[in-house]
Amino acid sequence: MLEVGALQVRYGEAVAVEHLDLALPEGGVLALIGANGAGKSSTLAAISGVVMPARGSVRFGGRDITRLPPEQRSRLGIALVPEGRRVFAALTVAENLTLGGAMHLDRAARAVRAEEMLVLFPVLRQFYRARAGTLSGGQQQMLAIARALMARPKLLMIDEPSLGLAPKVVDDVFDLLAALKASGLTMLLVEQNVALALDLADSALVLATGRVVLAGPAPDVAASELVRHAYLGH
Ligand SMILES: Nc1ncnc2c1ncn2[C@@H]1O[C@H](COP(=O)(O)OP(=O)(O)OP(=O)(O)O)[C@@H](O)[C@H]1O
Repeated sequence: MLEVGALQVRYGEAVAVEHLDLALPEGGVLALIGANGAGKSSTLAAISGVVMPARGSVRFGGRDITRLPPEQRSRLGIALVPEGRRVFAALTVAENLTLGGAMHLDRAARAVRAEEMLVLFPVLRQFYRARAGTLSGGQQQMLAIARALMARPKLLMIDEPSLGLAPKVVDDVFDLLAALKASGLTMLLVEQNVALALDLADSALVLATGRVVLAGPAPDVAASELVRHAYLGH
């Protein structure tokens, strides 16, 4: 479904990602792990189209999308839940969901999809008319994911879903991600909580200063010396 080849992302002279290859089959979950500044968010930005790569290619569903603007990628079925959630705090939960489907669905389809989201995320029904800014961090994370799902994406990319959340809430978010995986959704996950990320994912890439230093099936990556020492504290 997604194929990234020899990706380079630069910010002026600074190289954030160098020669990155990744492949993600339909229904697969890939975890991108690595320290702060390793290039994980820049990789997601190049796939969503927010940043144009300096080199390399991005293919989605067999089509070269390297130069497509973000809104066209979104129409093709790529959704990004950005780091820090970025829900519209002054708008209600209902309005946030409506905006998530605004580009892709007509009014009737949006209502159907919003109802599906409320079944998947019961906590959002409880706060449906509340302003998103009044929700807890975990509830806002759920809303950010639900908003992205409104568009019925084929690929969901999520940047640091556990950031700033209490452990119990992190478990709830990962239970939800596991349910999405079980439903067949293809996901690309950036996550500092490496144990949880590798537990959920089928495969993983470890990035260090913009380069892939390890790639493979998630259990192999979890068992590697590098990950056991640097990320899992063994
Ligand atoms: N807009 C930008 N302008 C200049 N440099 C940037 C920009 N965004 C990121 N960088 C730099 O690119 C490198 C990779 O950053 P990136 O955010 O992709 O890493 P990351 O692995 O996602 O880290 P984090 O977990 O801290 O977000 C870092 O050195 C960062 O300082």
